[in-house]
Formats: sequence, structure tokens, C-alpha cells
Amino acid sequence: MSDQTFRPRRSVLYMPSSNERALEKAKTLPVDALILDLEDAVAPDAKPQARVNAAAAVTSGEYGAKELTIRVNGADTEWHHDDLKAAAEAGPDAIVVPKVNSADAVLSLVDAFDAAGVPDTTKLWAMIESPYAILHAEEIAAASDRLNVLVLGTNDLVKELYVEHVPGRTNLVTGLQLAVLAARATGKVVLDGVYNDVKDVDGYLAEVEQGRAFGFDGKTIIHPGQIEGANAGFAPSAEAVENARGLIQAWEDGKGAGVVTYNGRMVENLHVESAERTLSIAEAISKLED
Ligand SMILES: CC(C)(COP(=O)(O)OP(=O)(O)OC[C@H]1O[C@@H](n2cnc3c(N)ncnc32)[C@H](O)[C@@H]1OP(=O)(O)O)[C@@H](O)C(=O)NCCC(=O)NCCSC(=O)C[C@H](O)C(=O)O
Ligand SMILES: [Mg+2]
Repeated sequence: MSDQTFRPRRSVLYMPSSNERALEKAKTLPVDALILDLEDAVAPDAKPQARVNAAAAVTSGEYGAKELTIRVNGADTEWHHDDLKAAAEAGPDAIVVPKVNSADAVLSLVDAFDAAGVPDTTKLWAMIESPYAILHAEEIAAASDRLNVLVLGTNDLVKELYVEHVPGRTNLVTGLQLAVLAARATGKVVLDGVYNDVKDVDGYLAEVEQGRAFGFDGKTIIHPGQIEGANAGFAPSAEAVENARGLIQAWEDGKGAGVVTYNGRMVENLHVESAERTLSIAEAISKLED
């Protein structure tokens, strides 16, 4: 079973590492993971202090069970090397790298991680945010075991496609699904992009539901008000858990029959595997929330 079974990543919150108030607030927020941003959310002259803040947050031990990641500036920027050095010393759970466009880029990053002394325990999360990256998502995902998560960057994708953000994301559906297919084909986790309008609750919840239906493991978010929707939307519902338990019981009661029924529906081994996956996810979430 792939990684997401064991580590919930329903809600993954970006925060500008230059914003000390947000860094403080995040200690108590019920998110599964944090992305301490050094890239787009941080102005150029604030980047040195943001680096220091992000590293201090990672080493503070004050963020509980949250997965802590640092988003560095892209490999082609003047800040990348210093960001990597700071992240290497802090040793976050993962380093998020924006605008990863090819398998070669992944391999170069893995070399750069080693050269900078990034600990082996620090994974690579690659951002898929260009048309080229979408079309090469499977190669990117498969390029290294160090890469365990693909993160959609839908703001950059919209920009690169010369389109607009529209309700229902009809102009992104193909790209989103290609990214999910790439992740599933390679056993990696895949996170949906952000919803920019932090005041539009209905639009946000509709997008969470869509992301879940497409097969994403969780959603990247930008505001504390978006946490609850992602945590609920990307967790199995109480009904789904009850259904999974009942289905597995019906299968066991069938004592080796190749096919049984549960609530009037056909059940085969593949349905049992899906039910077991649902229960594993629910159990991992419940452990995290204890
Ligand atoms: C979007 C925001 C600028 C809104 O900020 P603000 O107006 O301050 O919001 P509120 O007043 O409603 O905030 C209420 C309290 O919550 C704290 N807060 C707000 N946002 C965060 C956060 N992200 N993490 C932690 N805490 C947060 C405020 O400090 C207030 O706290 P308090 O006063 O103590 O009650 C802001 O939300 C924000 O900056 N969000 C993150 C933006 C960001 O990181 N953007 C970069 C990534 S998005 C992206 O581009 C992905 C990708 O690359 C792509 O291409 O798509
Ligand atoms: Mg981006």
C-alpha cells in the first residue's frame, strides 16, 4: 500500500516563513502538514529572515505531530542554494521544490540534496505546475524513491496555460487527472492545489469535494479557515467506515466464496482490498488526532 495510508495529508497549509504571527499560530492549528514557504509568499528582501524562521520552526519541537516541510525557491533562482543549505541544517520531513519539470530535474535535485548535506530522512516533494510537468508527471514521479509527494501548483498552471480560474476547474480537469494517474501509477502521494478566495466557503468546499472525487490524497491550503473542510473532505466518512467494516465481515462470513453480497451489492476480493484501505486511512487519522 502506498505511503498515504500511513501518513494522513488531508490538509497541508502554506505559510509565508516571513510571517512570525502565522508561524506562532500554526503550532495550534489542526493541520496534517505545514509548508513553510520561502518562495512566492516571501518578498526578496525578506528571504534571509524567512530562512532563519523556517529552520527555527522545524527544529523547535513545538509543532506536535504535524509533518513539517520547507518550500525552497526554484533551482534556477539566486536563492535556491542558500535555501537548501538552511533546510539541510534544519532537517524537515520534506523539502518542497517548485516548478519541477522533468525526471532529470528530480535527479539533479537529489544530487543537490546530497551535496548540501540534507539528511536521508528528508524527502523531496515535487511541485507540478507547468504544462510540461503535467505531460511528464509519471516520469517525474518515478525518477527517485526520495520523491514521495507530488504537489499541484494550480496558480502557476493557470498562468502557464493562459487561462483563468473558473468554477469547476473545467480547464484544468485533464491536467489534474493526469497528475493523479501519474501518482497512482508510481505509488506516490498527490496533493491538490490551493483555493485562493479564502472568504468563499461554498466554492472552496466544492473544490475539496472535486479533488477527493478525482483521487487526490489531500489539499494544499492557504488559510486556517480552510482546514476543517480539507480534514473532513479527505477523511473517510463515518458511513464509509461502517460500510467497510460490514463489507469485510460479509466477506469473512462467506468463508472463501469468490463472491458474496453486502447490502444487496456484489462483493469480490477487490472490494475487500478497497475496504481495508479505507479502514487503514481512518485508523491513521484517528491515531493522529488522539
Ligand atoms: C491569504 C492571506 C494573506 C490572508 O491573510 P490575513 O488577511 O492576515 O488573514 P486573516 O486576518 O483572516 O487571518 C486570521 C488569522 O490566521 C492567521 N493566518 C492567516 N493565514 C495563515 C496561514 N497561512 N498560516 C498560519 N496562520 C495564518 C493570521 O495570522 C491571523 O492570526 P491571528 O491574528 O493570530 O488570529 C494569508 O492567509 C496568507 O498569507 N496565506 C498563505 C499564502 C501563501 O503562503 N501563499 C503561497 C502558496 S500558494 C501557491 O502559490 C501554490 C502554488 O505555488 C501555485 O502555483 O498554486
Ligand atoms: Mg506556484
